[in-house]
Amino acid sequence: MKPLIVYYSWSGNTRKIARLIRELTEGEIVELIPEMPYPSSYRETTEQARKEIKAGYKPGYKPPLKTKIEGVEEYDVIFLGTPNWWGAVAPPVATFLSQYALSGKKIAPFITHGGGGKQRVVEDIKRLCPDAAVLEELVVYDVEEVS
Ligand SMILES: Cc1cc2nc3c(=O)[nH]c(=O)nc-3n(C[C@H](O)[C@H](O)[C@H](O)COP(=O)(O)O)c2cc1C
Repeated sequence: MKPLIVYYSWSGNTRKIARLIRELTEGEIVELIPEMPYPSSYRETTEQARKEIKAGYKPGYKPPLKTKIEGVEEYDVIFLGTPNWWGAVAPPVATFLSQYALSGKKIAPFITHGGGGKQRVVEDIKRLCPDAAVLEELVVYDVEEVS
């Protein structure tokens, strides 16, 4: 059974890793697109993300997704990609995790970051899908390792 590859990417690094995983696994790849895209300005995006993350991804702070994924229940393994935002999982990925039934699935996280490493990202993922088995993560530093 081929895996599902689900990711959010604001500036393209996580998308590159997602595409490499697709080449290696021949899985289905889906990019999470929020209904309201984040601003193109880095400063405004960091400000919006800070508020959402600080609020603990509560309703109203968890961006609704334009992306709808059919047949998630058919996959056993989901590669899940997120940038590190403020040490945490990116809010669109938090929306995905709380919107789909992921109980019993294997989640393989891949995380890109700007120097901070994975920080709290894996803990966030585990908290948001407590009934899934979260596998060992892949952590990629954007500047040196994404090319
Ligand atoms: C809103 C925002 C917050 C970020 N916070 C962090 C952080 O706390 N630690 C870190 O190492 N990198 C941080 N970064 C850098 C990104 O994690 C890094 O550039 C990542 O590779 C971007 O992935 P993307 O190109 O798929 O969006 C942040 C970037 C943005 C836009």
